[in-house]
Amino acid sequence: MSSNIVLGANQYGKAEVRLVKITRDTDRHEIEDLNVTSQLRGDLEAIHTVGDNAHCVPTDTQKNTVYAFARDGVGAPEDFLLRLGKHFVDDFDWITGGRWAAQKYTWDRIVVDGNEHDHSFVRGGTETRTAVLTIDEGVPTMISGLEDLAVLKSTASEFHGFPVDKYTTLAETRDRILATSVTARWCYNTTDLAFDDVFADVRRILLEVFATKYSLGLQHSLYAMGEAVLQAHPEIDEIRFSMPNLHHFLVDLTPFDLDNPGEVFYAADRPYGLIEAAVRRDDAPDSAAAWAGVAGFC
Ligand SMILES: O=c1[nH]c(=O)c2[nH]c(=O)[nH]c2[nH]1
Repeated sequence: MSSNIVLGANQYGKAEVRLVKITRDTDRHEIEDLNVTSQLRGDLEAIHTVGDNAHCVPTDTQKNTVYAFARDGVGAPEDFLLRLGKHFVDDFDWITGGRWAAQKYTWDRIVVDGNEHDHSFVRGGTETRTAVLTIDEGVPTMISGLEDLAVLKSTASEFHGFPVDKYTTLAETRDRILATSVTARWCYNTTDLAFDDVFADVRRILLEVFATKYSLGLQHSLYAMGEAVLQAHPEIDEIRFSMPNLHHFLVDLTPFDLDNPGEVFYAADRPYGLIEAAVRRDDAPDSAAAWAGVAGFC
């Protein structure tokens, strides 16, 4: 028995191009801080099989294109990725698609004497905004999201009713801290959107529902957050979450003759529960190919 050996799925490009764009038309500067990845797909066979680089737009060129495009402004990361993707697919006949991804870091203005400073900024925590554009046979699919949005509520969270076997030691609780670091990604059914506005509203909904939904488990909170996003945004077909349950254990203060009515906790860093789920419209078209380019979800 003999088999042919062939090239399988492939893509290539420059990963993690760190881009900082300062807009300085006035004394009040703006900062945009991104990490951009560009990967091309198409007729790339000869590059691999015989070392013919006629179709090999260098990864260095892809990096340069990111910086050159930024000279005209970045804007919503999704719009920047759409510009990049369109450029590579339109300008090189053999490029039929690809994957373009961005993380955007948050900077806030430093406040001096009650006033926001014009050109000094402070990193706004760990949260990053994300976008992944996949173009497949000319069809763009955008998956936006956020990573590491750390949230905590100090009550209005219970966990009970779970099965008990001989290994169960967890006590039921009617009042606990619920803390997580939300990573969420959502898939749009169009790319004709005011991406900044939608992002801000999805983020608002995630925070509001986490805060106000009386939680019977992190899974319960997650689903409510996803459901609310889909109810408010018909342009979103599916939202996926990866949420660690960041456990806070009540410290036993009885050795010190002290009570502890839910006030002093040990914040464990590991292990942590890891809750992952997708919330989707049951009639949405299959977007598995676009999700395949987004790591880290079930
Ligand atoms: O919200 C929770 N979900 C779980 O699945 C779980 N499991 C656990 O031990 N604690 C919790 N909390």
